[in-house]
Amino acid sequence: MDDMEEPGGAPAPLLRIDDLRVDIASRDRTVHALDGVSLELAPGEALGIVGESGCGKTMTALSVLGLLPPGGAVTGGRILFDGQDLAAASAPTLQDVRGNTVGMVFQDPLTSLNPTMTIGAQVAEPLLLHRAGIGRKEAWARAEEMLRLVGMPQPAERMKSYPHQLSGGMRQRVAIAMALVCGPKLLIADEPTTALDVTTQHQILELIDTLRETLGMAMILVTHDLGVIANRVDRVAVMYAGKVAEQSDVRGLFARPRHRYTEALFAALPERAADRGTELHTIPGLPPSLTVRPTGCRFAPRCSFATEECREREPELEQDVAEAQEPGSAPVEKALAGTAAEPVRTPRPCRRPRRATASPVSTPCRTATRPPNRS
Ligand SMILES: Nc1ncnc2c1ncn2[C@@H]1O[C@H](COP(=O)(O)OP(=O)(O)OP(=O)(O)O)[C@@H](O)[C@H]1O
Repeated sequence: MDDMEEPGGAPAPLLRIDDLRVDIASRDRTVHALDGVSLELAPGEALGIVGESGCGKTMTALSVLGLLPPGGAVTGGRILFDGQDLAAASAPTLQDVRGNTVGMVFQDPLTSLNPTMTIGAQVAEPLLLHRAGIGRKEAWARAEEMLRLVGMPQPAERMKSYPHQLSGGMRQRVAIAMALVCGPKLLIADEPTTALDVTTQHQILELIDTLRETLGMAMILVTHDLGVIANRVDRVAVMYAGKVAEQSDVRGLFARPRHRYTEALFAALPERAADRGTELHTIPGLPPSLTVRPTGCRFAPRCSFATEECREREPELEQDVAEAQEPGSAPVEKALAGTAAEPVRTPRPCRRPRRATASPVSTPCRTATRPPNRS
């Protein structure tokens, strides 16, 4: 069987990250920024990566792009994208992928745009770099067309502007145009709206949604805000302390989070507090330092439902999220409005696989359902 083929001959996903480990070493310490991250993305699919600051969302995105910070290195695992392992790829291969088959949009467009180049030259640049034989005139025309597609008013005039002459929202539109001008198979958007005001945030997210559908590309949307991914992605990976705590389709996640960390993130959503007229819940404490690898569930020290079992080993979560998707139900809207995914008050940790002898009162996270022991 071909290495890139799934068992049974099914086509491989567009992106498959297997047990990815990334360390960032400085003079006096090593941060285990990613400690066994596994994710999958089908062609055209949208995956949200959520979690608090410092949990490894950006490092996951940067690993795919081969753009780790100084001292950063992949120490294990694979990043299979479109048939090649980017974790082991050469610098020229990665350069050929970036901006070509993988587009990226970052938080602050000012850092991704060159202040000394016109907008037109910057949007045309990826074409000149990645499309052999394309002339300047054609690249310029396609750049202008791309600016029109991202909703830039008067694109022909704007081609001659410099980044400082545009508003933050317009600069982000330019960054999106640059990311998409080569027609990538995957767009990685890392907190693309964090630096923008609320109205512009909404417009940019809508724009990304529309373009994703029009162009049929896959997307990884990195955000710390569960509210941002609701209704925008197909699946969600919740990251905590360099690991994926829980992965689910978006409806299942909102209707029935399995990990206590996910529940805590929901409880901390401002929309929920506002709807219920209650105070905003916050998660006590801070994520752990990633210089040591703790045993057990990494969230256990901050989880009021944690048991001894949680402290000893990672919870194995139940897989039956599909049951949450009854026809006609609107779990995403309900969760945001605070009528689903309520924090459970009984001392139940995560949703784990149910064992024949398990007591419903003493389960921490929602762990996977195991077949009853018939012996
Ligand atoms: N340049 C760096 N040097 C050393 N450690 C870093 C560097 N950048 C990130 N880290 C560490 O890597 C870990 C993962 O960081 P990462 O930026 O991926 O988190 P994040 O979830 O994207 O957070 P944020 O939402 O704040 O961007 C953190 O412990 C962080 O301190």
